[in-house]
Amino acid sequence: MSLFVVQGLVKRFGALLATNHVSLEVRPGEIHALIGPNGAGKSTLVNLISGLHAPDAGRIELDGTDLTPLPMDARIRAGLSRCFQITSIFPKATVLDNLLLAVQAQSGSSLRFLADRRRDLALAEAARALAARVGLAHALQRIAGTLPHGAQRQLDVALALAARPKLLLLDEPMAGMGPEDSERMTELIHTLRQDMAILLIEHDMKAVFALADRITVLVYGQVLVSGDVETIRNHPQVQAVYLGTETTEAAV
Ligand SMILES: Nc1ncnc2c1ncn2[C@@H]1O[C@H](COP(=O)(O)OP(=O)(O)OP(=O)(O)O)[C@@H](O)[C@H]1O
Repeated sequence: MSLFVVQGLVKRFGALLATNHVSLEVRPGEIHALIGPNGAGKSTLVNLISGLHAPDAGRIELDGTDLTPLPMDARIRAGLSRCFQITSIFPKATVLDNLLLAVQAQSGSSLRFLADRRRDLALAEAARALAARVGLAHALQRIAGTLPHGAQRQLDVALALAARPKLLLLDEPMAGMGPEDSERMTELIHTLRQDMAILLIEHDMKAVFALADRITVLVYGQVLVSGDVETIRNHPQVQAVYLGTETTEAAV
């Protein structure tokens, strides 16, 4: 049975069909990667799933709940968390305060009294546990904006985890990383699968092939193929799109 189902999703920007009847399913505990060349429609699909854009047609369902009509915050409450490529971080606050704000927001209490929250041992414990989970236990008092890029991405993941998602949407978590940070992020994502399903949008094919149980390939807004790693690796049209053995037009 699938945890997350996207069915016949359509998004038009004027005459451009950016999402062309896309369907995909993510199973419980699965890491499902979404790949495709530049302009294939990955970001548009992620924006539709997270609620940033409204689809022109189609349905999005998580664990039996129809997310399609819900705004972003309700989708988060329903169990869908998205990493926002660092933009969700408060750069002038410490790592601990960033995490406290995130766990506070998810606990449903007021965000106003930071000093009071600090005294709340339960929240602090949750924040520290999140830091440990993503490998930032040593950096709690660091100002978030001064962390190296890779560590900021780790913090971004921790903020998304505060909502205890059933499905985590990871939008290019390796973007801008060197090999060492990429490896660390790959290991982190690998550990997350115990507790949630993951939809991973990523250009780093080494990471995709290391992590994914199944892969969906988007080209020109459409699903070209969906399958396990070996199926995708050996698919001639995928090879053509990625390795340039023929033009993308010819490959589709
Ligand atoms: N808000 C928008 N208005 C008009 N066209 C858009 C908009 N957003 C995306 N597009 C177009 O939709 C198509 C898909 O873009 P999208 O950014 O989803 O692709 P992508 O696969 O995420 O690309 P990349 O890997 O380069 O980020 C592109 O042709 C793009 O120009």
